[in-house]
Amino acid sequence: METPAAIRFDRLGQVFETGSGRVEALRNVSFEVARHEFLAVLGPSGCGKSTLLRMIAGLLEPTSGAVEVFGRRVDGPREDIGIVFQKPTLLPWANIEDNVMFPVRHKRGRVGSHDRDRAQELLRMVGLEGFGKRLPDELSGGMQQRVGIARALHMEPDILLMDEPFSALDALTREEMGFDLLRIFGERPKTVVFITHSVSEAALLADRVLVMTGRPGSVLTELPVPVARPRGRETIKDPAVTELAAHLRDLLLQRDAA
Ligand SMILES: Nc1ncnc2c1ncn2[C@@H]1O[C@H](COP(=O)(O)OP(=O)(O)OP(=O)(O)O)[C@@H](O)[C@H]1O
Repeated sequence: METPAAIRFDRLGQVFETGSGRVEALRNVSFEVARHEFLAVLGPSGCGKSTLLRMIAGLLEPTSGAVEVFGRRVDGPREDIGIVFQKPTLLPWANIEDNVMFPVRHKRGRVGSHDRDRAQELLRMVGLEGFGKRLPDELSGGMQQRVGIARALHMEPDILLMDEPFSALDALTREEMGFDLLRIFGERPKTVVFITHSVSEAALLADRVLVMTGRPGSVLTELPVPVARPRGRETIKDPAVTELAAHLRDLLLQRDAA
């Protein structure tokens, strides 16, 4: 039997009824994400990218069509999916280690030594070894975002959804975080859906880039990133990456002009 895709959108649509009228956010969106594929999603502001993520996570029901995760229709929030938002919203009174373990504690009511060991291992992996007993306020924005990534990975999700995770960071930190992600997913492959407004970030990180039209959002095109892994710092200068980034920029600018 054929292995099901990690994520499948089938003629998905989303319409919001609001006090000021009807907003059609997404129309007829169909695409698949393979297991352990890194998909970047680009598109104009308001084209429904975050809405797509909420539907994968089961936080929002489609008004038409369906979303499937590993061959099963999504009909509610799922624990095998981790989410990283633009801001990590850490608990200010809990130390970093407890923040990382929070979802597990919330689910089971307690944490064990295995959970603590895994939290420490993940903190090492995201470059925060030795910071476990600090409070969030003592960490920079980039470090806090790393905690958010460790927290999302602590539940060992099969799928990680990342909604503009680096957009609140300065340009250099943002670039460093990109290289960190390449290393992290090199160590621990995951199925990732990564929303970004940065064409170069998409071209550096993803296996494939999905470009969406303006609202109502639908698939404009999808482009593979023709660069082998492992990737690293030098990849950012790879002509295949810079050419793809330029092409993506043109596509988005043409859409804006239209
Ligand atoms: N709960 C809601 N109720 C009403 N309208 C909504 C709701 N959620 C999203 N929308 C509308 O749906 C459209 C898509 O929103 P969404 O946040 O998914 O876009 P986006 O592509 O992620 O935007 P951005 O790039 O600016 O973050 C927008 O017009 C937004 O105002």
